Amino acid sequence: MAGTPNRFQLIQQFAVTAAQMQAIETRIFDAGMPVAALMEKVALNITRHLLSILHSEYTSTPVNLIGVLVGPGHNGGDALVVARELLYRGYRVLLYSPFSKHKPLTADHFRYAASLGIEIVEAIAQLADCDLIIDGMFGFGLERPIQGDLAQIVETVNSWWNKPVFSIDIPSGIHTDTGLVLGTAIRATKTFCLGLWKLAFLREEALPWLGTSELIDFDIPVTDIHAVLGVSPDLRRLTPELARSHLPIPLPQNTHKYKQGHLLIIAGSRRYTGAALLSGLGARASGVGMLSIAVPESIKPLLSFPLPEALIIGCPETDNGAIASIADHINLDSYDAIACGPGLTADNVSVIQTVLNSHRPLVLDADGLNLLAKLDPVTTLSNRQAATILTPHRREFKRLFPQLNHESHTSIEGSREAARLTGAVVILKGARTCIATAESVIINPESTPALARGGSGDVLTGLLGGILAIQSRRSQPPELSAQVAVWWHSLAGIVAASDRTELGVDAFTLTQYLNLKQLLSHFPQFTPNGNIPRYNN
Ligand SMILES: NC(=O)C1=CN([C@@H]2O[C@H](COP(=O)(O)OP(=O)(O)OC[C@H]3O[C@@H](n4cnc5c(N)ncnc54)[C@H](O)[C@@H]3O)[C@@H](O)[C@H]2O)[C@H](O)CC1
Ligand SMILES: [K+]
Repeated sequence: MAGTPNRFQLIQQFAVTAAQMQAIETRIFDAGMPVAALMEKVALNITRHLLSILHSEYTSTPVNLIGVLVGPGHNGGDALVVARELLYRGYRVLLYSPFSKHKPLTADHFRYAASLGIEIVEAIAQLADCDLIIDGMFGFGLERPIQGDLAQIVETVNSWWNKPVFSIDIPSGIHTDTGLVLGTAIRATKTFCLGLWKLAFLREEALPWLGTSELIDFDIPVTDIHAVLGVSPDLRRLTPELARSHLPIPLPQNTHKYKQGHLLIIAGSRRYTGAALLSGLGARASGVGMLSIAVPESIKPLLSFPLPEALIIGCPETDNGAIASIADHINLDSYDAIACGPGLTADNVSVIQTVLNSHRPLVLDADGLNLLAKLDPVTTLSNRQAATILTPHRREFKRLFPQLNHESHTSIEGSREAARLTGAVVILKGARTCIATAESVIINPESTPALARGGSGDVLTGLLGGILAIQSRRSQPPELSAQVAVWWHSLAGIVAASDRTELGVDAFTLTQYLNLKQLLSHFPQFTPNGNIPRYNN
């Protein structure tokens, strides 16, 4: 069926620690695959990928002289095989290894490279004229901070700011699991991650060192992956196939607007009218059947024109133009989902208490979260009888859960702990957004700094609320709606940034890129013949 993941798409959902990668590779070796054979296979795949990049992306700045950094372990071994293959294809190659001892297999490759006449230099400075550097110093075997002479070498390579550096498996110096810099690290232009994505690639702290990353498959049997990670790992990467599988299309032929979900957005204030409009536009894009928006009475007229299909409800307001109370005639339990918070202003806790007392799936964002933080989030949410989705960015997250560890590289663990404590779905937004439940975390590996602008969160809240309203009619778990919305929203940002640069994606423009048909057209696996597939439903 269109959209069913092939092997390469399937393995994209996994992310491993160094120990898990080691365990998977041990299974492969124990089953009989010689280490040398695997290294050869991996390095030949790297070479093929590298050559295709040189031929496609480095035509205007030709690469003829390639410097290869060789470490003491098998990362170095990979690099030596790549060096040999580049020599065979006519490149001039220089080898540099600051180590006198190497693992046996790496030492063999080093000896063979020398026997082929590949030049071995004695100092990193001798690579200064290279057109490209390949970083094979450390892979997932990095055990301790890089210091002393080794650190000097890394700093020298990083000082060649206009020279491309391609790292094998992971930039040397980056911790495979935490993504943190151990001492110092290579700032890679591109990283070829080997076999399975390492956890570091899901840590936003590592992004400045990873460069653009590509996964180099080397046919790890899925049975070995499942044997180490489990058949349903509790940490996965959000893939297009996963997100597509949760999209509520095609619709049933005999549906009607009431079956397509009714969302109530509670948002806006005289000070922040735009937030209510942006979340309304996000909800519109979701395909939700009915949309109601509760706003302070005085700003009601501002929303009716741009959102003619929405029912705009005026609420009593405070002197400074915030919602004083939910209008009496609003029955919160008559909606399929509620989204509360954008532009609300955090003056009036009673509004959030009324909303929390409802029995409907609820998205809390922005000032909805800041108001929740004034209550006891853990107790309040644990007692709530319906699904709750929180959408904090890091600062709101810290305000909500001061008891958790908030040092960098803890988003994955922190979001899962918050979900466990509250029973809510926690979307911890950032360059790598985490979608956590008490049982698992899905991380969105794709995003764009173009989304780091006021209002883009309001759009997500509306989009998410709409999907939640549609899917709650289908009894779909709320975390799946969260996955769809996060993927849809970030993809729209990525496409908008590619059309308009990263500076050109204001929140209103973002809403114009939420067209699902256009977004899905970027994935041939979903629309092989350009038509939306029709399934029996
Ligand atoms: N497992 C395999 O056969 C394959 C691995 N692949 C590649 O190999 C690396 C992992 O190899 P490994 O030898 O385990 O680790 P490294 O190459 O990263 O080298 C670590 C090596 O260096 C020593 N060391 C660690 N930290 C430091 C430090 N700060 N200063 C000095 N020395 C340090 C440590 O003792 C080790 O000896 C993997 O990333 C792949 O690139 C193949 O791709 C597949 C087969
Ligand atoms: K490396």
